[in-house]
Amino acid sequence: VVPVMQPVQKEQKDLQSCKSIISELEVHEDAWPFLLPVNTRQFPTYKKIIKKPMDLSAIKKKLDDNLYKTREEYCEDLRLMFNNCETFNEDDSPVGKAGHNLRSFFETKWNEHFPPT
Ligand SMILES: Cn1cc(C(=O)NCCCNC(=O)c2ccc(F)cc2)ccc1=O
Repeated sequence: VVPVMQPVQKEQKDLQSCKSIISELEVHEDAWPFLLPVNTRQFPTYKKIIKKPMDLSAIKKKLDDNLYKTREEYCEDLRLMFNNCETFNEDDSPVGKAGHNLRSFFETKWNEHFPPT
């Protein structure tokens, strides 16, 4: 009989997976545009165009501060980060290409840890 996981264990397993995934993203060669918040002095129009900035350091901090109630909230922030990138950057720009590559890597990892039923 397949044991039913208690909700507490399920949350803990999800948290471990989310931590593991972001650790792999942070060392990916295409992570460089996403490691820190976009520098709004270097890119003065960014705050006007992107209403909700998001980056890997912010997601990592939210994870460590236990601010994600579910793995879906965590996934939403990662997809927000990649969507912001597509909004602000040309697809064939260095940052745009890195964003597409890292998004593809993320979605593959997500499906490995949480196979769609
Ligand atoms: C997501 N996004 C990023 C940029 C962007 O230009 N981002 C920083 C590039 C320069 N920063 C680095 O190269 C770097 C940063 C940290 C690090 F640990 C190693 C290298 C521009 C538009 C945009 O939408």
